[in-house]
Amino acid sequence: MLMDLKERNKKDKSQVWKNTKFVVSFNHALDGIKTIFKEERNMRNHTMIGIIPVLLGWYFKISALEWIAVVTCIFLVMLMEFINTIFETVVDMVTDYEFHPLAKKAKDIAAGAVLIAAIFTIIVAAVIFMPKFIALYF
Ligand SMILES: Nc1ncnc2c1ncn2[C@@H]1O[C@H](COP(=O)(O)OP(=O)(O)OP(=O)(O)O)[C@@H](O)[C@H]1O
Repeated sequence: MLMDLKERNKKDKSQVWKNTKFVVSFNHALDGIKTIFKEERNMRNHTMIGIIPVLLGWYFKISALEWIAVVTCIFLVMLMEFINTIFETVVDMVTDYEFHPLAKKAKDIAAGAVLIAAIFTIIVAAVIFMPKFIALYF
């Protein structure tokens, strides 16, 4: 399968040539962002869930430092989802959707990275917002 890809890439140089123009690289990067939002349900879910702390931050008028923490966490989860999707795509390409224990290992670890980022985000959100909720209701 890899040989097929190599042969195809040799024929279609326009797709594999190193980008020399910034605008071309930028458009490819935009394509990547569009693709992940279109094809990955988890990415759309993370983005929707990311709106909650932004609304809470706006409601509670959190400080600049707290905003930095909140936004960093949201982007961290999104970046981990990008990395997870990269691994899933490359693993599927290499295995051609056949079962392989190393494919399972790579995909499970990549998914674990997203989970760790999400847990970290929940902890940071709790540290920032729990005292504000407590002050509001008690
Ligand atoms: N080629 C494979 N060989 C062995 N196990 C695999 C293979 N592909 C997937 N798996 C197992 O199935 C699980 C789900 O794989 P999949 O590619 O659907 O990822 P996912 O985490 O469900 O994707 P998404 O992030 O889109 O929800 C993986 O975590 C892994 O345990």
